[in-house]
Amino acid sequence: MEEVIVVEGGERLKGEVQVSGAKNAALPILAATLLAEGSFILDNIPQLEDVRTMTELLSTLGAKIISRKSSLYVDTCRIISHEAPYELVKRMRASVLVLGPLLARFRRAKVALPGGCSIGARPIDFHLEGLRKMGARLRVDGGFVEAEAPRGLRGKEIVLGFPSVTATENLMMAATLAKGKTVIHQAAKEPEVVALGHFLQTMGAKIEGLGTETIFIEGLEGLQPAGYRIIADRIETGTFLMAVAAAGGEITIRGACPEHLQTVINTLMDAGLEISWEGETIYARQSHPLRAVDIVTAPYPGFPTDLQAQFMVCMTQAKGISVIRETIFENRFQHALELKRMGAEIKLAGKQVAIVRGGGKLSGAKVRATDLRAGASLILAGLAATGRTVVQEVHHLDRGYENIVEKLAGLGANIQRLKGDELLEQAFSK
Ligand SMILES: CC(=O)N[C@H]1[C@@H](OP(=O)(O)OP(=O)(O)OC[C@H]2O[C@@H](n3ccc(=O)[nH]c3=O)[C@H](O)[C@@H]2O)O[C@H](CO)[C@@H](O)[C@@H]1O
Ligand SMILES: C=C(OP(=O)(O)O)C(=O)O
Repeated sequence: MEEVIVVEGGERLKGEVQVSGAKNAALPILAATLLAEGSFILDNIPQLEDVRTMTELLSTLGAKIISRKSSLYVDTCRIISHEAPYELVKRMRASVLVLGPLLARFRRAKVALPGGCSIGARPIDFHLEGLRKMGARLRVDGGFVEAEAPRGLRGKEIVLGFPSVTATENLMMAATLAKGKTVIHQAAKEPEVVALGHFLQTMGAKIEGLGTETIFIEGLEGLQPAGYRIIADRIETGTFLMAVAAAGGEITIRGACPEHLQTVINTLMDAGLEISWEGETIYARQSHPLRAVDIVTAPYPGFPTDLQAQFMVCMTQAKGISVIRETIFENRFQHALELKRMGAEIKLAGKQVAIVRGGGKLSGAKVRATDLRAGASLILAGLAATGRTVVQEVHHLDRGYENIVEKLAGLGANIQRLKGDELLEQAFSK
């Protein structure tokens, strides 16, 4: 039976919440364990569906994995397969991150092509062009990309057409075991790319330029297993900041990395959220009405596309008109249509611009999560709305938010997860 998240709006948030490890750092780092033979211990791993899919994929390839609370022990001594099956890739696009490591270490890989997804077409041409440039022979057949490099990969100069996060990660991993030097121009600068680079460095990789647009990698004969603690999830942190901005109240966020959120924090402060931070703790208070602020999503350090939907909800609560421009994905406004069903005044001007007239009241409704962050935005809208919001298709949220219902309930939100039939029972018992 379908599960739903039910939010009774109108509660201000109050209390403390702990941020989990970053999904988008954990996934490439798990893939990178394929680059060396031996045992790895990874800490602060978030318990998410995407992490389970990646560990299932590594197990399919032959890795042994033991999970203990937020730590994962990964043993890559007996990798027996080099194929990422469609069943796993279709569940999670980031499965494509095993392509670079498998090809670099085993000189061959067969990975199902991810295809499009609800937020955009999302091709992987930069990944493939880069690997081809490094000497891989690639063939697309039957929905799979089959890659081989019988004499190993060779270091090259690669210019990405866009600072793609996972293309930078795939190529950086591949380059650590290539012969000679690789230079990645127009590389992604996201903190999760830097975290992967740091993990590779602890494995012995020679990498310079992390966090800049040019990354230099000197290939080595081999790497060693290592331990690593996953960085805080900046998107989860930003989601809590936006929850308090939308619903009002005062919260303390622990275990965060405020340095990774400077653009988001500045934008929210411009909108009137009071924010301060010290070490890994962020304090946020919403006591006055929000002001409308315009945003343009952009690669790091710009405003992250993964927080655009949540920010749109804040702007429905702000005084004035906000223009939201999405530049990363061509179809990432599906939440706007659901928010309109809750009474939000949003006009879409083409596929990449949304104009939000704030200040009106949202009213609870039955809505549908179309992707992970759209799902988060609907929960936030439910917190700010009057009455009951029922969010459907919550499996999207399970991909990337650890215990979001429990965490928001801990902040005083009236929120619960129910099976569809429990909801029906409740409705009739009223
Ligand atoms: C697992 C992970 O880390 N996911 C993140 C990663 O996704 P992901 O790495 O898939 O996103 P990219 O940075 O690659 O995508 C950015 C843009 O480049 C385009 N593109 C990308 C690769 C390519 O070969 N060809 C191409 O045209 C995409 O279609 C998109 O329009 O970065 C996105 C942008 O910050 C985030 O929203 C995702 O949460
Ligand atoms: C788009 C996202 O993830 P993915 O790249 O895994 O689809 C996201 O985390 O918002």
